[in-house]
Amino acid sequence: MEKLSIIKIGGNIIEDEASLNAFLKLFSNLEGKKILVHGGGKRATHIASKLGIESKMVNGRRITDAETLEVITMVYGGLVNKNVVAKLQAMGTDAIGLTGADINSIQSDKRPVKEIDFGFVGDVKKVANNSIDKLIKADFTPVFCAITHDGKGQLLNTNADTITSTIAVGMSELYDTSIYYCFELNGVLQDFDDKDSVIKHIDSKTYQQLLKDEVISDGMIPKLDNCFDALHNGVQKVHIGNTSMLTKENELFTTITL
Ligand SMILES: Nc1ncnc2c1ncn2[C@@H]1O[C@H](COP(=O)(O)OP(=O)(O)OP(=O)(O)O)[C@@H](O)[C@H]1O
Repeated sequence: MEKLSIIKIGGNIIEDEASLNAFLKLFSNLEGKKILVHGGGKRATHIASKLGIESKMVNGRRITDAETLEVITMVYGGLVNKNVVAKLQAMGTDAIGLTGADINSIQSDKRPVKEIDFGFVGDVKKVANNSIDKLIKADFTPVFCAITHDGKGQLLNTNADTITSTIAVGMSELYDTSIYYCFELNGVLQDFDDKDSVIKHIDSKTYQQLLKDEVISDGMIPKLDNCFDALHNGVQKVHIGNTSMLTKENELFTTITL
């Protein structure tokens, strides 16, 4: 099977122009088939506040009312996505920017209201792997933002890590698929105050121990949950680390296996 890399960049990389440019250069030069997924939460919060819209977060997740969805759509699908695509085009990568509505690539269900009403937030239901593959086979590089749709005309805000893992699961039917979650740190850290204390390998058993010992918290818990979901459903390998892990020049990153 041919290899496919699905690479996700976190908000701090997007926020910093120099980091974004450096990353996109690495991404552009990366050999083989690839897909990029980006978030943009910090930028959305910033633009929302300029518009006088307060950002409400619960458990690190954004409450997406109708007004917030408008901001998300403008910022993720417009500003961030199109800037990334334009930069990649300038670097010679034939990128195409997508939401999950484009080519019906990712359909979601609006999250049911339980204790919390998250509003227009989607949980991924279906990834159109064959449609995405048509783009890849035509030598386009898909760049997904964190928006999906319900198939009935409603856009939905969807976690970028989850989009990454579900695209990877869908594409793993067609390719030997690896995920790279890139963020500003070198990997999952044993000691958060020591940025070099990277845990090089995590499996299901060590993950339970890390949870128990409270070594990991916040966004790292759903991120690792996504990693294991992907691995349980056909993805070959998942890596978490700084963008330099893409060239393997920096040995310091975390690899997750079952
Ligand atoms: N042991 C740990 N090692 C590394 N990061 C940890 C650890 N425990 C908690 N974290 C937190 O997890 C965060 C990573 O998850 P988060 O979802 O915020 O990242 P991201 O991919 O940059 O996000 P986004 O897509 O929202 O921009 C880190 O920024 C860090 O604050």
